[in-house]
Amino acid sequence: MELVAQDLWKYYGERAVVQGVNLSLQPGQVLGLLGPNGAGKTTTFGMLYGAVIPSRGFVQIGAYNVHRQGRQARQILGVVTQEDNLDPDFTVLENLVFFAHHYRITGRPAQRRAWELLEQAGLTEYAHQRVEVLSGGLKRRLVLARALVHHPKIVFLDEPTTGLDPDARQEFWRRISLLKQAGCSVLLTTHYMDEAQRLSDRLLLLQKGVIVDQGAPAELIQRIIGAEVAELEGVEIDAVQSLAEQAGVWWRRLGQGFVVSLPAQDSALWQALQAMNSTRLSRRQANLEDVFLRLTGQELVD
Ligand SMILES: Nc1ncnc2c1ncn2[C@@H]1O[C@H](COP(=O)(O)OP(=O)(O)OP(=O)(O)O)[C@@H](O)[C@H]1O
Repeated sequence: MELVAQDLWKYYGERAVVQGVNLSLQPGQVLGLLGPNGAGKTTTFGMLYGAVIPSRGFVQIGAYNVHRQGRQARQILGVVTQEDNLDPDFTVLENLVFFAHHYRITGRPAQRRAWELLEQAGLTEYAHQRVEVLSGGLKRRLVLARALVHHPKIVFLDEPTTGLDPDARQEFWRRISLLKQAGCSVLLTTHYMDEAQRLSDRLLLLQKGVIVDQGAPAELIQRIIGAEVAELEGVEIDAVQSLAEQAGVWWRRLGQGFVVSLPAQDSALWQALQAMNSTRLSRRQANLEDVFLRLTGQELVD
């Protein structure tokens, strides 16, 4: 099922926090929405699944307009928001069973589906425990399981791994890959570039409510930065600027020092940087953080 959004705008008062977003999500694709805090990811997301009414524009999922035919559209969508919003009065199993009722799945089919999801999520042993005994990572797994109760074709994940430890994040990533293998499309917001790079087939880079660029992660990095960058500290800005300008490459301030793009074939630039007497010099693969810095002048993780 294809999702298409056309010319989405959202105003809060006079302020346009989302400005003319167009996007499409193809079946089986993972689309990442990447941007710093306040870029408008959650608002865009809300408009896509019907929780936020756009000031202008529309969202179509298959044959349904998300805002005019919300009930039909929601049958196709599973949503994991930033808050856990599990019901603390119920057990792990009950949280799934009662959620299934929203989709008119009741009785034995609801029980069967709940046990199936618990098994897939590795939560069977917690079935009869209250949700508050679960760790943050297990709660996130349960929230994802709950969003899948009605076999949605499109799954929305809003910053799904914020606050999780590295192991729990890896585990969550594995589950997203499994969803994709099972033919689901996934829309993901994140401000973690490793997450975006690893999971997304295509990325939309959002800044101040505007999509500033889009593409496959590797394609964006190669097109906008190149293969590698150098990082250096303890040198004068004028010296870096003149060297980069002579070489015709991109450079920026980064933290205490500078980042300079290193074209694949240009060993002369690297040698010149080595000769600069910096207090620290290293080279590494270019990444999405560099892309964001180049496009927006803004660091992604704040
Ligand atoms: N209900 C609201 N009323 C007024 N302003 C809002 C509302 N919701 C969001 N905003 C503002 O819209 C802007 C975009 O917020 P949004 O939550 O969509 O960004 P985000 O990219 O998801 O950020 P984060 O990564 O921090 O979640 C922010 O400046 C926010 O303060």
